[in-house]
Amino acid sequence: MPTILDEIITQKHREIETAKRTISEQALEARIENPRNELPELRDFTGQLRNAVGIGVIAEVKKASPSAGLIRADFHPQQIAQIYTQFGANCISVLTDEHFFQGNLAYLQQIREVVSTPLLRKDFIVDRYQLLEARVFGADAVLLIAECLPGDTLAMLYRQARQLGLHVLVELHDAHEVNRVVDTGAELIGVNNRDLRTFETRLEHTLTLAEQIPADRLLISESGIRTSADVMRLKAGGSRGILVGESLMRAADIGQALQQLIGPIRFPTNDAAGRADGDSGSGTGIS
Ligand SMILES: O=C(O)c1ccccc1NCC(=O)[C@H](O)[C@H](O)COP(=O)(O)O
Repeated sequence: MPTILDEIITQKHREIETAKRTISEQALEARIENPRNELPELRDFTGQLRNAVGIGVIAEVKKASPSAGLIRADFHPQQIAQIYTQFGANCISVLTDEHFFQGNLAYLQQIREVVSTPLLRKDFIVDRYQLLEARVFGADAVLLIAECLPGDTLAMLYRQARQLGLHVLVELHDAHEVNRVVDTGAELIGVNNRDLRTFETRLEHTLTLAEQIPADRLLISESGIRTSADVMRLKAGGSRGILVGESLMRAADIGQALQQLIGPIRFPTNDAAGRADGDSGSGTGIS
């Protein structure tokens, strides 16, 4: 029986074929290569995480998901991105999948207009065409998921993304994928705590795999992160960054939720309440 991941990948291939008929791969390449087209400059997604205080935070703009259904009805991507930036996110992950996550490629452009925080295109990338789209629509980085990219495809798409200047977060869940992911040379390695086939989420998963990730890479723990105790545990277990979506998107006050999540790690000796990058008080955004 096909898993949700199989369904997503089948749907992706369909969408890519349709998209290619609307704008060809050559047309996207021409936009990237033509110096007069003034594509937005690429921002240092990896550097933001490498140099983060305490732990790097990738905060996700996520309206819905296959595991949770609709997460946030009151969904304003630009406003959410501004709050994430104001309350200390180092990077922002933007779900661009429409069919399963109610995302949109256009959110990248819209968010770029209002924040300078580096952006990740969060999607199920299976074809170079999607990398070209990511670059044209203003992403600084892309996600590559080992379980979606068998054999040499992972390394090939990694190289193609880097040739376009995009930063790459290479993600795995299954322990047997560690070597293939490390061999890509990726500095950013994500361990997804969610089994994308069953939706079960266990933070212990990152802690178990952490020792297999070389020390010169940045381990990013993804999914199911809800409390500052979770973040402290992951940091103590070797994570240099976290990717968080649902727990922030479900919060009545997104800014306050982000502050509570990372405050104790960023400001361990002070009262975390009311402290965030460039901010000294309340007024925590959407509620
Ligand atoms: O979130 C899902 O239900 C899901 C289902 C199938 C494939 C991928 C899925 N999520 C992608 C992610 O891994 C998360 O969006 C990301 O790591 C943030 O996780 P969370 O904080 O639990 O929203």
